[in-house]
Amino acid sequence: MKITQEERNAVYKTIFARRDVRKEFIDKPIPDDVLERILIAAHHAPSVGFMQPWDFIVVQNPQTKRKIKQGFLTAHAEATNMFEGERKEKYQNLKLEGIEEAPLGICVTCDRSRTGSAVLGRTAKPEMDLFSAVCAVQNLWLAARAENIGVGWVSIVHDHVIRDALHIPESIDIIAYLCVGYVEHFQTTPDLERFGWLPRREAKSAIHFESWPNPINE
Ligand SMILES: Cc1cc2c(cc1C)N(C[C@H](O)[C@H](O)[C@H](O)COP(=O)(O)O)c1[nH]c(=O)[nH]c(=O)c1N2
Repeated sequence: MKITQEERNAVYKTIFARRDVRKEFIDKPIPDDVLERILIAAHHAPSVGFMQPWDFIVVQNPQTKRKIKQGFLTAHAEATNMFEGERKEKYQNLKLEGIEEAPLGICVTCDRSRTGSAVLGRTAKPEMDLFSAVCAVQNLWLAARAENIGVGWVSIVHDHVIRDALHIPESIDIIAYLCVGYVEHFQTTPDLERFGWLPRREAKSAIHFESWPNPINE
């Protein structure tokens, strides 16, 4: 099967138009069939040894979201003290989650023992199963964008909060908590760039040939 020029354009358009969404969520339900398409796209991510270590927990209950929001507030307050001066003030003013505004939360987990202890491809690099679950997050993020649905990743929450709220056993790793919903509009520039936290690096400064960039050879 060949990808046509039009389809290729749509893929690149989706990649470049994807944003981390925190405050633009609107109160419009996601139809079941749309949610299913996004989750099935996530489930078709690559995975080490084809172990498919992920699960997706869909969260709608406002009380559950409230617990996770409380966890965010705690972790956010701790984080504030890790920055200093102007940076600290800037950090405090950033909106870094949409846990209660988003109609859905989706928690992505990783069962590291899903297919036994020896996993093809994980033998020399044990973290490969965690990375596989992150690939599922990215598929979800892009599929959602193609459906004009926003996703925001919230990692400023301690695992134990999410574990308690969603009854996740200790044997399962928590990869991501995602806020998911339709949006007013998608920003064209990442919020962290718009609000002066960090700029986007030039793509060419991240791309190298043959070796790690050695300043002597540059
Ligand atoms: C692993 C991981 C974890 C987080 C994020 C991303 C990833 C990959 N991002 C989103 C992040 O800030 C965002 O992707 C970048 O700022 C780039 O913006 P766009 O995603 O291109 O809009 C994120 N954003 C936020 O507001 N709160 C958060 O806790 C996190 N955590």
